[in-house]
Amino acid sequence: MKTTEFAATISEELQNSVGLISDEEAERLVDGILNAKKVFVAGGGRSGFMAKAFVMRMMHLGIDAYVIGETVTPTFTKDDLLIIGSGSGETKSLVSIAEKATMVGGTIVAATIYPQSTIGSLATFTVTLPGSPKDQSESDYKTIQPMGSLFEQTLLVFYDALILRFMEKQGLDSGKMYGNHANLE
Ligand SMILES: O=C([C@H](O)CO)[C@H](O)[C@H](O)COP(=O)(O)O
Repeated sequence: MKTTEFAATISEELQNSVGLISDEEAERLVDGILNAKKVFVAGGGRSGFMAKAFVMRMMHLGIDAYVIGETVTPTFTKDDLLIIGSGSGETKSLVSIAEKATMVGGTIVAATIYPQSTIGSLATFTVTLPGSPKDQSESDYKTIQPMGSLFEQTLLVFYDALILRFMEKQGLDSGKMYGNHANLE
């Protein structure tokens, strides 16, 4: 198959998975972001790259948002929201973070393929994102892509869609957001 045909198939897979996300779950998360004092996003490996992209856009929106694990990330409190993106819902470091956040008492949201996973069970609520986990032997979900690639793409598109919904609700546009873009780069 040509590279462009692979790209077209990836795009079809992504369209199918995005079409299965619940609007109610997504809207609950948008409201959670609106009501939180600070927003923290966590993810391992490639899911963590998507977290960074999402937090950057939230910063452009003027939201007090942080990536878990960075040197400038402050204290998580009961008034804050933690979003954990994890396909498997079982990544050990993220389970520990979810357990600690549960003890603190803030709101925890798991964006995961498996709401019944350990991280999903610790969360205040979950958003289910269809896909195959990195260990594909544990799933029947069909994808031509290796490991959790489809989940990670779905996660990024979902995060970008949350940004658009937030912009719509707050009457923000790209021009206003660009004023917050880094100028020392
Ligand atoms: O980096 C990853 C890997 O390449 C899978 O495609 C994962 O994003 C990382 O291992 C985190 O896994 P999950 O918590 O299951 O998303």
